[in-house]
Amino acid sequence: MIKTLTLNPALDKTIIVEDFKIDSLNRIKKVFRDAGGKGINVSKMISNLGGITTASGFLGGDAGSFIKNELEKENIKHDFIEVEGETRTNLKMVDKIQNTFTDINEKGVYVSNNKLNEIKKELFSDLNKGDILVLSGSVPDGVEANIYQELIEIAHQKEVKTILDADGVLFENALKACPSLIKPNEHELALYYGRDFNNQEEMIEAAKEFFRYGVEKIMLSLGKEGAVFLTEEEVIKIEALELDVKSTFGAGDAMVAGLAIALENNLKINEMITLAAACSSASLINEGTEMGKKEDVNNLKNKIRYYYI
Ligand SMILES: Nc1ncnc2c1ncn2[C@@H]1O[C@H](COP(=O)(O)OP(=O)(O)O)[C@@H](O)[C@H]1O
Ligand SMILES: O=P(O)(O)OC[C@H]1O[C@](O)(COP(=O)(O)O)[C@@H](O)[C@@H]1O
Repeated sequence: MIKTLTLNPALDKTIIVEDFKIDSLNRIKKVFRDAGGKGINVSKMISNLGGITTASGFLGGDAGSFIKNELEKENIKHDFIEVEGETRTNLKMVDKIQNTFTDINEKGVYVSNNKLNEIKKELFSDLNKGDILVLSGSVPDGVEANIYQELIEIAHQKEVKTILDADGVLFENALKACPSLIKPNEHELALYYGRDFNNQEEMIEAAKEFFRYGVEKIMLSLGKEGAVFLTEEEVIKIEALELDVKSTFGAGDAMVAGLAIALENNLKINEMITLAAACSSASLINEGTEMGKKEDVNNLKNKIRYYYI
């Protein structure tokens, strides 16, 4: 079973505009509303592929109810803990003329210490040896920056594998506990090292440093430049597909879902990277934060190209 933890879910409101101008009146052409937040998207993608998943985290208010309903519509098991206040709404803007994809994310609703303790207790209640726990996304106020580190340490004791997709101090701390797999993107790598990178080679060298923490697998996702998958033995470049991209929101989460399924089923590395890249690609051709459809994932798997570096 793959369990996802989204401590800071979001109702993703995607607006479609044409040639957005600041300091000016802009008209919205279309609006999409999706249940979002990194772990929730991972669960949505897994469910699209027929996998078994439970989504967990904190939800509150009308946005929280919206997310719950969406998950129920898709028959996704969930065990969210109710919090006071309103789950955030994250604004996603697609500009069809400028071909830009902009994220404007709210901070999220405060979580009390009691609620945090509740989730720490409940999270592992249905996780067994060989299961996968996906820890991803930002955390709201009230949650300590070592939360993922703490949960990964517990996961180790229970022989549950962990996937981490987070940035900043959350990422830095969690690394120390040694997650099984991480999926940094260029921004997360730059935040960690406190510098920008000039090229892919530099990023690969920087990513290799994470092996010293005992991490087994790294998927370095590079947006329209594709991705690089690393183990201590091999470095594989996965090319991006030329697609009619409708929305980039959630592409990273879809990729994490593919990695989680592969990890759970002990797929070979070539199958793992093909599935992960097909999941992200299939999500790009959907509007808003809709995850890839099974049929698209299966078709796109045949198109994924990779080579060893
Ligand atoms: N514009 C794009 N064109 C083609 N593939 C893309 C594009 N954006 C993302 N991808 C694919 O989706 C994967 C994940 O996207 P990325 O933007 O790196 O993740 P994140 O959303 O976590 O930053 C990439 O590694 C790539 O395979
Ligand atoms: O928790 P964060 O870092 O604010 O990110 C949350 C946002 O990221 C998303 O999960 C999309 O993430 P990716 O584009 O990285 O896959 C949205 O659904 C959500 O609004």
